[in-house]
Amino acid sequence: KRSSRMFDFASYHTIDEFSTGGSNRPAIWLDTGIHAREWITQATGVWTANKIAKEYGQDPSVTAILDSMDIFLEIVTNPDGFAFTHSSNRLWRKTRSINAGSRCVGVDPNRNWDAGFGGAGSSSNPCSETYHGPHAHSEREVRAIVDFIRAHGNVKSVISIHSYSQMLLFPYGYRRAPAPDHQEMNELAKKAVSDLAAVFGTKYTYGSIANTIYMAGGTTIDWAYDNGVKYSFTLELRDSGRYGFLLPSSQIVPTATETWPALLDIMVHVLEH
Ligand SMILES: O=C(NO)N[C@H](Cc1ccccc1)C(=O)O
Ligand SMILES: [Zn+2]
Repeated sequence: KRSSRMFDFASYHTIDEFSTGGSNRPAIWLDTGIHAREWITQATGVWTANKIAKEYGQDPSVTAILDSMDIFLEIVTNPDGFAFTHSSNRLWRKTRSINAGSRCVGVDPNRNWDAGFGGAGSSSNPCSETYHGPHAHSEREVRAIVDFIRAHGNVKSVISIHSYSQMLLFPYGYRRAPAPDHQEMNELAKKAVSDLAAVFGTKYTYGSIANTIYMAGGTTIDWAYDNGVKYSFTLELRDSGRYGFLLPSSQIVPTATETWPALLDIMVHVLEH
């Protein structure tokens, strides 16, 4: 089995040589950085991409996962917003789209999805940090993922990574009633946060969005869940408020390292179910 260690970077290769094979395999979607200011998430995404590449052919779970499924990882999911946090406003959250009739810029990409769109926990005010946008999937950053997941047709899990609060969340945000798969997701979340805490003792809470944090209409994982993606989760990474979005870079590797076992628990569960 090939791993990144054995790959001949000095030769030209075909697509088949790069992929572990197959087409339209069951897939896991991971996104980081959909909220621009949550820099720990893009950094964790880069670390996780490297980890997956390194562990293929070494770690039995990673090897089993990639031998039968594909992992799609979008790291800079809100590029215009991310660039803006570097150039102008470190705390920018939204997209950078122009809102007709308003001086205020941007739509909240975690309120723009067609699931409870425009409902409680989202705002119709373009100047709000949780502005849902003029219509569902108005944002190209969101539309691109919607189109990909619909066209792929075999995505089994969506994990949308945010910061901060140290939580593992699952649907629903647009309604308080438990999701049909609440029990299974709750137990998986419990195991995942326990394995995360085992690394450095970082404590996460877990549960449905509405019951754990607040009501929120139009979120990524509610749309995924309502469109057939059973294993849909949001991770809220470090910290719990001391540094918030301005988490020191010294915590990047520790955060990514402790998050890995939780991600692996979810991916293994998807593989086994
Ligand atoms: O902004 C963040 N975290 O960065 N998350 C909060 C809470 C949340 C997370 C997941 C789904 C819905 C709501 C938000 O208002 O979007
Ligand atoms: Zn966020």
